[in-house]
Formats: sequence, C-alpha cells, structure tokens
Amino acid sequence: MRNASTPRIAVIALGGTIAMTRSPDGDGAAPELDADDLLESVPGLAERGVELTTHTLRSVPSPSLGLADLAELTTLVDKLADSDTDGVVVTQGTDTLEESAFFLDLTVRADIPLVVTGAMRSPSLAGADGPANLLAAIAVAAEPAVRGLGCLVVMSDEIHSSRHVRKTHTTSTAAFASPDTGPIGHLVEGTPRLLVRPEARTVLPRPDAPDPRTVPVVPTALGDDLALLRPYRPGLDGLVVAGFGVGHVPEDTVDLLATYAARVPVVLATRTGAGAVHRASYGYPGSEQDLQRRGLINAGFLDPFKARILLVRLLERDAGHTEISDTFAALAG
Ligand SMILES: NC(=O)C[C@H](N)C(=O)O
Repeated sequence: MRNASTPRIAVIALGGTIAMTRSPDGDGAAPELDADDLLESVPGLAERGVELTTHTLRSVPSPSLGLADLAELTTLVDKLADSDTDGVVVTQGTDTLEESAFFLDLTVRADIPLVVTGAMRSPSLAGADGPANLLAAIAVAAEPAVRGLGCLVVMSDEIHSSRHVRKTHTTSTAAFASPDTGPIGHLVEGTPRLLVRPEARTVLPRPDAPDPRTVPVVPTALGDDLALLRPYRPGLDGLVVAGFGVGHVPEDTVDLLATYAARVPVVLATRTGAGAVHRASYGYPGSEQDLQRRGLINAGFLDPFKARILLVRLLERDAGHTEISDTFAALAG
C-alpha cells in the first residue's frame, strides 16, 4: 500500500539532450532515452523518499516541439493532477524550454508543483548535467511550498520563474538565467529554498480543439526595412516585433507596422535580452511612444518569444485588441 505522506511525482519526458545518445556510426546525438531510462541514471533517487511514475510523451529535439505537443502535455499534467499526483517534472530539450515552461504556466489549470528541466550535456559526455538537474527538479516538484507558483524551471540547482527565465548560452551548463529578476530560489544541499515568490500567474482557458495561428517574431536590424513583410501579408494573424533598445524600429518601417497594427495585433518587444519596453521615453518616428500611438502593444518584460506564446494563446481564444493589450499590460509588467 502507498504511504500517504510519500510525495507522488510524475516525470514526463519529451526528448532533448537530456535523453540523447550518440549513434556508433559517428552521427551526432539524437533523442533515444525514455522517462524510465532517465530515472535510472539519477544517483541518490531512492533516498529522496518520493514515489515516481513515468510517461514518455515525445522523444524529439526541442526545436521540433509544437504548440499541439504542448497542448497535449497540458492535458496530461491536468489529468495527473486530478488523480493522486502531487507534483510533475517535465524533461525536454533546452532550446525551447523557456517557451514550453511559459506555455504551461499560462495553460495548466492545476496548481500542483510543476517543474521543467533538461540538460546541456548529453548522458554520454563527461560531466553530463541531466541527472543532477532531474534530481533537483524532482526535489522541487515534491516541495509543497511551490504549490500555486505556476510552472518553474530548475537548472544548475537554480529555481527560475517561467516568465523570466531564458537560455542565455549555447553550451554552458549555467545557460539558464533570469536577467530581470535572478533565480527565485536555489537547491541547498539538495533541498529547495525559495527566496522570493514569482508574480501571480495568469491562466488562460484553453479552446476545446487546437486552433493554430500564424504569428512570426520579426527582429529589427540596422538597415533592414522589413522587406519580408512587404507587400502586406494577409495570412498573418499577428506579429511580434523584436525592436531595438526600449522598443524602437527604423523610421522607414513605421508606416508598414502601423498598417499591420490596424488589422492584426502587433506586439512590441525588445531584442536586447533583458529589461522592459518603455512607454514614453522617446518621441521620434519609430520610437516606442510613436509605435504605441500607432497601435502596437507593449510587451513589457516579456521577451519576444514569450510574447509570441502569450499572443498565440490569446488569439486562439479569439481575444480582441482590448483584451490582448489589457492582458499584456497585466502580465508583462
Ligand atoms: N541542450 C538541449 O537540450 C539542446 C537540444 N538541441 C534540444 O533542445 O533538444
């Protein structure tokens, strides 16, 4: 019989480097390992006093994950929470981990501890970080104090809120950081210690069936007149512009962006990697003030890729311009 005080943690594997092996013929690493294999590689797991269930939902590199996969993942997490699961750990590739985590934060109904983790080094490399990250993630998922905090990311013994965390390095095992806030906690001798609480989460109801939307992220670049968006492309449902600095674009792209903003939601984020888009610091054509006067929506602290996830989720439920800008204002800071 199950001991009622033993936390019951579900581990859901999606693939990624944490689950990759190298083929003997010299090809690079590719996902092979399932959730059971991942747990077998974790030293000290038996002493953690948790009961584990495993689910291998996908076995893909994370660049190939899609919103339909995340919708299915959300359904599974909510289903597990409705059974007797106390916490959930999702393992996936690190390339898109910050987007998945934010999607889950916006979408999962349940308020059980939910943690996403991965690895920068595959199991066959010296100093593979997957087992330590998985052990730490399980410890956080088993921690009742993180209940209700939304989806968290645990990497390198740091606990991050999904709203602020970013992959900031291509290879370092310390690739994950929250440039605007720092980590919300750490693992100290294997035990989660929360230092601050993340901002309250917003949960957006899910549509009954996946309803894909076409929303590209378009970065600005010196001398680029956004030719890819010309002539006007009616197939786009929305746009996220990753502008310069606090939210700027070249003057010769302003009319084009205003044309889009008159028809579809256009969100203004920053390509800098940290800090918020401003509202009224600059007043020249192409400044953040000019663009917001022309209908662009301020992404606040949300980076362009998370802004896209939020916009897609809002469009999926047919939110209008006012609801979209109100949600961004409330959630993006
Ligand atoms: N470190 C990783 O997991 C990178 C890998 N390309 C992935 O995202 O699946």
